[in-house]
Amino acid sequence: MATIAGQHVRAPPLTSTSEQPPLFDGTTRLYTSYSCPFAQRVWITRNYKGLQEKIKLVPIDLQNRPAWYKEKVYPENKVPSLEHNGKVLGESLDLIKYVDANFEGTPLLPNDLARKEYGEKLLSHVDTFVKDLFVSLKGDAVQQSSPAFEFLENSLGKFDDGPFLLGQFSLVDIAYIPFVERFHVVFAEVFKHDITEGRPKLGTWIEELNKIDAYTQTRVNPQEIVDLFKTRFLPQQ
Ligand SMILES: N[C@@H](CCC(=O)N[C@@H](CS)C(=O)NCC(=O)O)C(=O)O
Repeated sequence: MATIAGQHVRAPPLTSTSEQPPLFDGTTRLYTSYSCPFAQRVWITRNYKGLQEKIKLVPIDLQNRPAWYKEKVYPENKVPSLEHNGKVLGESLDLIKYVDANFEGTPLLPNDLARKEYGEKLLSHVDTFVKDLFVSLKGDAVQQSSPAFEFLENSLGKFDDGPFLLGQFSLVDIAYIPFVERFHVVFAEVFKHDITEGRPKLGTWIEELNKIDAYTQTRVNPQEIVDLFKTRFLPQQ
């Protein structure tokens, strides 16, 4: 995609009136939404592995979805989905592993057993982590979200040869960051609370992730995050 002053121009999302791109013509396609944290995981993975030319982004407007998406592409009617080798696959955690295992580029899971096992443990916890954060919004959010962020702070202390969850950058960071990005913004803006306060490792983790283009190119406009949370998850605010 063309670049203007270092900013990647995002293709406009396909809507209910857009034509369906050809299916199974040999092109690998990532059906996505720019604001979806699940889809963002696969987008970061694709970027980090340098697969911009190999995996084409197909952004979908989820508010005005093309009917062909559910009918012809992905009956689950969710994003992300990946069209590859005559199949359409879904589920972001499966997809990031799939892209890592089936495409070229820097491997995003470590080789050594201790890190691998710890990585699996963190990946199997991420759904609970995300759920706990959303549930916290229904009560005293700062207090109720604290155990989840403490969990992350403690996890970041496990390997000290790098600032990431398994030391070096991996799929595990990719699984967590889209959600931490959103809650970091919302807590600062809505609750005037910095989730990194008293959590130095979490602060450094976010800072280091923000040095990785593959991630920063996928970030959502903070105002958009706040607006979305206010209408969808914080109607009382
Ligand atoms: N478990 C799925 C969740 C995907 C998901 O919920 N995507 C949302 C957008 S963020 C979606 O497509 N929602 C549309 C719908 O549910 O109709 C994954 O990890 O990929």
